[in-house]
Amino acid sequence: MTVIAIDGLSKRFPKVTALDRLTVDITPGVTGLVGANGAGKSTLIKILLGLSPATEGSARVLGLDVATQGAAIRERVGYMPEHDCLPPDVSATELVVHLARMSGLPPAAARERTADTLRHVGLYEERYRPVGGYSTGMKQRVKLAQALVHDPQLVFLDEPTNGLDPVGRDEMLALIRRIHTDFGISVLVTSHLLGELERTCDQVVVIDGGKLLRSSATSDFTQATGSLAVEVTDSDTHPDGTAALHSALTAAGLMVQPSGEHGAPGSGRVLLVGLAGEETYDMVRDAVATLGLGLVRMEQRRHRIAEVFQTTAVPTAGPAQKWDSPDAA
Ligand SMILES: Nc1ncnc2c1ncn2[C@@H]1O[C@H](COP(=O)(O)OP(=O)(O)OP(=O)(O)O)[C@@H](O)[C@H]1O
Repeated sequence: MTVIAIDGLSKRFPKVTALDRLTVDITPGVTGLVGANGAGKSTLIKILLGLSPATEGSARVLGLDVATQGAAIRERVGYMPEHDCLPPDVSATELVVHLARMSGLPPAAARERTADTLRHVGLYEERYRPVGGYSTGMKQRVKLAQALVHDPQLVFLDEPTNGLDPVGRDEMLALIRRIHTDFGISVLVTSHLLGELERTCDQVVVIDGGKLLRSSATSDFTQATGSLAVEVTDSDTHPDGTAALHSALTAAGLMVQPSGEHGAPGSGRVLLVGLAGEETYDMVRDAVATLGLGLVRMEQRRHRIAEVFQTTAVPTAGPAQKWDSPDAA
């Protein structure tokens, strides 16, 4: 089943090609559209809403043609724009009720839906305060509420985590996930931070310079590798338990390397052990027991999405840090 079908879509401005023959299908669930600044994400959303014509190619949203059925698409789709666009002197309630009315809801239903939606995004207490006094995180939530208030089948969220601190970002990502799990609404969410999408999205579409780099299920990006990540405690006999285990496993003929070069917090204490089969687990367990160490964890390691791009070195992706996020390591 396809929620959005994009076929050979291009958008050319006089000086720049924002989208270049993009072809991709998006399935129900939460989909991340990721790309660096200027990759073409906002342009794609505007075309999918029927607000901006494509130069060539076609796209269908919920089976509707973006070129000829824009109004019908906007009835069924919610849109959270990227930039701050809220009038400062109205309250969240006034604004969201107004937009609900503009979407066609009768007055009582608009008020009821507004209260429900503001509660869902965590703004119920502050709903009568003027938006101008809100924090960035609260403003993002108002924008999210107005995208949801008319009970859409699909929402487009353009950079919803922009300007948020790490805690605010995590809360927003959890809210986005719940839009799908609690209400069954499909979500297309854009971000230039690859790392945050692997926790939130079922599918990830990566674009660069308006071209498709990759589209796949998040689980395909984060495939299991052929190594076991092992972490142990120290003991009185072995004040550096990690080093002792490293020596013991190497002596037992296993391939072992510290994972410190990946830069994850605490990764200096994690050993990556080449997985030769089920017996590797037994050998690690026995070595840990013989040394008298505590086993903190032993798990098959998964690639993080950002690593896939660093190691496959897609030529057009530019510098690796472009895809990094503060929490992508
Ligand atoms: N109306 C316009 N006229 C001319 N060029 C435009 C217009 N809109 C977008 N562009 C250009 O098209 C390219 C893609 O822009 P777009 O806003 O879609 O990128 P983006 O991936 O959403 O980036 P950002 O996260 O910075 O918004 C950029 O080079 C931008 O300058």
